[in-house]
Amino acid sequence: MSTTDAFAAMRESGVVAVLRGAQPETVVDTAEALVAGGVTALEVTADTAGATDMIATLSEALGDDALVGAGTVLDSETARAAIAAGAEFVVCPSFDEGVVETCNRYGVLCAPGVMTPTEAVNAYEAGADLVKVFPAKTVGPDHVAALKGPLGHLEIMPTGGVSPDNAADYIEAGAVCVGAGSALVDRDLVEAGEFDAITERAEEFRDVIERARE
Ligand SMILES: O=C(O)C(=O)C[C@H](O)[C@H](O)COP(=O)(O)O
Repeated sequence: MSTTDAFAAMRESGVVAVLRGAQPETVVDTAEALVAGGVTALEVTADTAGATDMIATLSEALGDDALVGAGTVLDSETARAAIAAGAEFVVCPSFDEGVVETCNRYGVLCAPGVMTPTEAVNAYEAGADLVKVFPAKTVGPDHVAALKGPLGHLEIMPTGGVSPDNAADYIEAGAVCVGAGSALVDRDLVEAGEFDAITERAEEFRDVIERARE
């Protein structure tokens, strides 16, 4: 998949689900529950044991129904391993030039984590496709709107503390999509096997984002 198509798929989903601490036994049910609720872009964080295997499993299980990527990628070795397992995008909490370079080498979309205008511009100069403002909760939607003032060309995915209560504010501030972990992929629900509740959370996110885009 081209980076343009991956970007379009993230925008279309509106939410990129962050699967942190996923387990091989439940990861497919979790992902299918998200997809059923309209969230069709999801990342498995690389700090989870067996993350690359789960990326491969999800890519196979979901096929064209979803975009599967890797999150919490801190170095180019991890980026390469995730890409080899089938990751179609790479998300990072921080900005590392080597990660962006590796992603571009293999034609995979990269969203480094940034907070300041300087970091955002440096990430774009290095070849980032969009930037993840992280941790979004410490700066809020105003920060996204302020960055978009002089840097209107930036595509921004705020992540960290995003919930159905504030997702619309980020979209209205100019975010292309949001990243959501705990408010969407609630570990208690996963452990209890309550996948329908995850589908409902996904639908809730999708509804507020669609309305904010109207
Ligand atoms: O490291 C990454 O690549 C991340 O995506 C960082 C966090 O896992 C997200 O910020 C999720 O945060 P919550 O939505 O507040 O649970």
